[in-house]
Amino acid sequence: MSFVWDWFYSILASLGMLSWIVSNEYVLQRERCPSGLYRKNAKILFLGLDNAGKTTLLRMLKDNRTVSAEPTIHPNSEELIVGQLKLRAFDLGGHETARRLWGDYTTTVDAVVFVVDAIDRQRFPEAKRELDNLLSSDELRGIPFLVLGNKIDMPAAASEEELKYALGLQDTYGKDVKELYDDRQVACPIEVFMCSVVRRMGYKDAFQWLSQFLS
Ligand SMILES: Nc1nc2c(ncn2[C@@H]2O[C@H](COP(=O)(O)OP(=O)(O)OP(=O)(O)O)[C@@H](O)[C@H]2O)c(=O)[nH]1
Ligand SMILES: [Mg+2]
Repeated sequence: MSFVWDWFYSILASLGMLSWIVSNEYVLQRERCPSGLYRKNAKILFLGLDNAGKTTLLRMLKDNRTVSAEPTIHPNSEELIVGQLKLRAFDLGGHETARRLWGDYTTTVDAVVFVVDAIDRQRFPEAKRELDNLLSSDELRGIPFLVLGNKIDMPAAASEEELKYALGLQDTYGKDVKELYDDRQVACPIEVFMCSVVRRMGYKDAFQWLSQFLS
């Protein structure tokens, strides 16, 4: 019988239909996969101060390229496939006036990605204030927070320890937030990853960490 299949496939291939069938079957398998592949259409918010790199991250995840982004005034939303996740990401402006819109987007959220410019030490206290506000919001209670310390391609960037300390994500004994969550001293899963979006470094591991809470 196999020669019949070989003959049938060679006809399909010559008509250019084989790749179409294979790719569509692959898509269907991905949608159906019981292991969680593409199962969740999670809603995630990209938040953080202006100039942190949120829109750059969104464009990189969507198109795998950097674009020169203007400061975001109106929220952008994109469907993203990141690793095994299908996400609906909302990139909100971080400028003080744009931050007023954040509250309109915090219902039924599955995760927050909070981006911090790791070079801009002067603004760490402001970033901490905004992060603390979000962490204490009732609507966001219990949902995972991924904190990205961005721009580590720059020599002046803060280290992970410095950033964690500045954001209050380490207790006075140096226990980090993951351990604090395990001890249930903080209310949600939260982890800090250092990255450089423009150099495509660090954020893949970060989304891998996040995926355990979303699939
Ligand atoms: N060196 C460096 N610069 C970066 C990186 N990611 C983003 N930038 C730059 O940081 C600046 C701000 O990036 P945006 O993505 O517009 O920042 P944003 O958080 O969306 O800012 P708002 O829309 O104003 O809230 C841009 O000039 C980016 O090119 C990075 O990994 N390294
Ligand atoms: Mg932006």
